[in-house]
Amino acid sequence: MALMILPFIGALSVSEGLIALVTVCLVYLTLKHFRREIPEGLRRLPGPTPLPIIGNFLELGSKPYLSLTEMSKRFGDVFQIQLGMRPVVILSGYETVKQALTKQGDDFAGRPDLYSFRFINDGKSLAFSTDKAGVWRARRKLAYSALRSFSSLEGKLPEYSCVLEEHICKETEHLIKELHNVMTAEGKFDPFRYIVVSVANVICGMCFGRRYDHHNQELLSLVNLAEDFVQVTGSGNPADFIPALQFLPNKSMKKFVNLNNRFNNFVQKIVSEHYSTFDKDNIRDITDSLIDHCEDRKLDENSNIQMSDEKIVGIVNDLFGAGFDTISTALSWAVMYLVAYPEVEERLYEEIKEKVGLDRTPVMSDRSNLPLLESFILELFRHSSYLPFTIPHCSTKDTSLNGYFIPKDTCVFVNQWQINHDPELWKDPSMFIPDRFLSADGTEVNKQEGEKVLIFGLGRRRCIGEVIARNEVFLFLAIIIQKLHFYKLPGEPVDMTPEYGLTMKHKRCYLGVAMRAKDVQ
Ligand code: HEM
Repeated sequence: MALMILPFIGALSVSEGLIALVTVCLVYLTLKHFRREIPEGLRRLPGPTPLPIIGNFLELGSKPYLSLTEMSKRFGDVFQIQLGMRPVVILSGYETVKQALTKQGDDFAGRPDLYSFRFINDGKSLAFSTDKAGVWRARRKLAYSALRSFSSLEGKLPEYSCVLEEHICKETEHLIKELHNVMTAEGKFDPFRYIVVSVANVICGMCFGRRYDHHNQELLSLVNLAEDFVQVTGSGNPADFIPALQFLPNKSMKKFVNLNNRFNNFVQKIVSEHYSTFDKDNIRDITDSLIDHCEDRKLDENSNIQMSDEKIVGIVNDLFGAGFDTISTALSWAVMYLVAYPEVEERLYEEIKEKVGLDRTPVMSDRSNLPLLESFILELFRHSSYLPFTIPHCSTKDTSLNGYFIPKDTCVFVNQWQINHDPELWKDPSMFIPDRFLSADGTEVNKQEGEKVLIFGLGRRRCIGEVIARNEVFLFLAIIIQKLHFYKLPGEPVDMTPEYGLTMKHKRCYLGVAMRAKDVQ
């Protein structure tokens, strides 16, 4: 972290540096002097002592979810760190997080005004903006109902139960062909490179009614930008907390602004095409349905919430963005775990062979019949915890938690990684054991255990794509495990170390894949 901050300081002249330093120290001391009184009966939040200017940044290190988990052992489930000028409350422990996000959900449902968030979807993001509660709720409701109705819509072909199933089955077919071609040509493949296009096509189908070829350069360059996006949006980005850094040359922020512009332009172009071909009697996809809402102003008959068309149609930007990176990262991790644990891969294949057979492709309704696969997915979410923190929250009023006072507008990080690795909740938390979620006779998933895995957040801000995501991860995996066998290549390291960000990726690598016997003609 020091290395990230020092180059910015080095860019100043000596006198500018001194003035900046004295100003920041004065502001720091003034803030310290006027820090809020604690209401009677409540306690001041514990936490590590901050340094002037940078606060506790150095202690976060390159893996904040680990350092904050360590700190929670010293300070408890609710403690405070100082990031630059800003106090940040860290929540750990399943019961504490549940209390804050569900039982006191309204108190913690806000988003902080972070510098980087202002560039996402032009500052109009549903997930990242500081929309007032009424506007955020109305947009969330609209997004949720559009997503639900377009995923459960009847498919064009009778063999599919819904449009989501149809998109996934078709995309896995394309994916399998692509993997076969690349293996024949190169003898290896990069899992993320291919999975991300397939997953992007599923959400593109629902949002925009179109799909892209695996070699479409426009889509490829866009989805590959996701890595730069998640690095800046990971909790603890220095430019969000040390205002001086916003005015100094900052390569990663420049890249971030640029990628958001490209992403917005990509979506805007498609939205404009939708406006010009819009037909009220033929609502083709989510974009059309949002345009229709604007036309009718039928957002919510009982409310007077006024919103620009941009804010309504802009929802599609959030759905597309959230819908491809999160799921492709899950599937890419899944393939890594299959390769790292070949005996689990074989058991999963045997389960599918026995319960579904090899003569038909798995479908969504097979989900309840494949408990080992369901447990594998839960363990993959738990063990990788690839969304180590939720998106940062913010207190919407003065409140308290576990007896500690938390003032209004305090930024809050929720450490999902800590909960998923808490030895109080999990036996051998660092081991990858899918069977931990199976009933004693192995025929059912233990639902109570499954609910302890935290990856979609909880309460008011809980992910609105959760149902779709769980179905999509299940069906993609069931189909590819039935048809493909993944393996490590000699001399190609399989490095499972996560790279920190909003969603944590594994290092890009090459693997081998072969068709299962029945599909080899
Ligand atoms: C495995 C896949 C996914 C995971 C792990 C995931 C996880 C999350 C998490 C942790 C949050 C933040 C919760 C919080 O701040 O407390 C979130 C929010 C959100 N997710 Fe997902 N998500 C996934 C898939 C999706 C999909 C497929 C969509 C939509 C197509 C989606 C749309 C959203 C939206 C719009 C929000 C913002 C909600 C709000 O701020 O009110 N997500 N998700």
